[in-house]
Amino acid sequence: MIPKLSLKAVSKTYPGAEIPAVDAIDLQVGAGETLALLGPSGCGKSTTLNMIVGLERPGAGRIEIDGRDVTDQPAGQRNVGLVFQDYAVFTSMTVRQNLAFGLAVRRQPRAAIARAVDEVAELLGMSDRLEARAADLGGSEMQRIAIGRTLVTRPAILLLDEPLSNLESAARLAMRRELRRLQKEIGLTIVYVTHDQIEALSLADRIAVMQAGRIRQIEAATRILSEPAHSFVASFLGEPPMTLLPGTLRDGIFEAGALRLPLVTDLPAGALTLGLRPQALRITAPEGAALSGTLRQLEPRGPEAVVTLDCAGRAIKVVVPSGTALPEPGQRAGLAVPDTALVAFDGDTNLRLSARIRMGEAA
Ligand SMILES: Nc1ncnc2c1ncn2[C@@H]1O[C@H](COP(=O)(O)OP(=O)(O)OP(=O)(O)O)[C@@H](O)[C@H]1O
Repeated sequence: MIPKLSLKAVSKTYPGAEIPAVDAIDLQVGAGETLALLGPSGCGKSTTLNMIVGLERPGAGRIEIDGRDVTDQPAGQRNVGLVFQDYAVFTSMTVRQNLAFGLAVRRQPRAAIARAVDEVAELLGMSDRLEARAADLGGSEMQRIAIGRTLVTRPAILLLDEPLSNLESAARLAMRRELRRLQKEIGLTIVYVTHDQIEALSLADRIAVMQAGRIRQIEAATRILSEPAHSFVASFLGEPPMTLLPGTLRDGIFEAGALRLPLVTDLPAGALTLGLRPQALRITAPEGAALSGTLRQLEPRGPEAVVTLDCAGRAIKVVVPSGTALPEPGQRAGLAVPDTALVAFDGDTNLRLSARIRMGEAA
């Protein structure tokens, strides 16, 4: 099947920049799918969106919509809608005038415009607000109009660039639900840019994690937390994320600075980054534990707490149910490390290694 949107080895280097903002990315989005581009500030998310909509031209590579090469097509001909976080709503106009704007500038017949506006207003639950002045609306209504203004043009693909980041948290939750409903009702194909993992996990079918202009992993939202393919993904996702220990494996001992861990594994000796999942570790008595340290910090988070242990100079985080009996800060604690808590990444490529790995006995 032809994907709705396809990026093939797309790169972009801004004039004067030494490194590409987007570096040979491959991406496919299916019809009706929501894909989140997730990554830290400056990783190339907005540049990618701007190339899809046609505001930036790729330096190399190819962009296809419904199997057609649009790489050199002007933005106006691509039928791609883009909504930014600053909702660009005309405050001097009414809701109706705002929604009609995109079709009016395209000189559509008035009756067709009125029909499209009514349809979208109904879809957004704003039919009774059409005559209100946009200036009198709250943030989430403004953002709904911004999305509505794009929807009236019936875009083949809707691009959303951090659309909820200007809203306060209750409005953000409501808009998230609203977007989910719109996806289902009109089967929109959406590319959603965010640096917020919760937003990506709750809205997207698949998540593409970007770092330094590269896509490190594309994975189903339901799997990416448990199956990171790259150490960056492991360090960026999860609350708290995995503890990553870059080090060396030699003769069954993993060394990260002063920290030494016995490992049973068929991995070859060499550079290795060991990941420890905070949710899978357990606090135990220090005596006889293969891994132990000093309790440094306890952060309550509702039903859970995050405990930080200093293990030979490395901070290791553990999630415990709140109310768990713990040593006092400054005292020693041991860690039980089940096999499920351990993930190995190649120390050079940062890619996940599939070899079996478990903790050995304390020396
Ligand atoms: N118009 C531009 N001219 C020159 N450099 C740019 C331009 N736009 C972005 N960049 C640079 O390209 C890189 C990627 O930026 P981009 O805005 O795509 O990242 P982002 O992931 O969307 O980040 P943010 O969330 O902060 O917007 C950054 O190093 C940025 O400084």
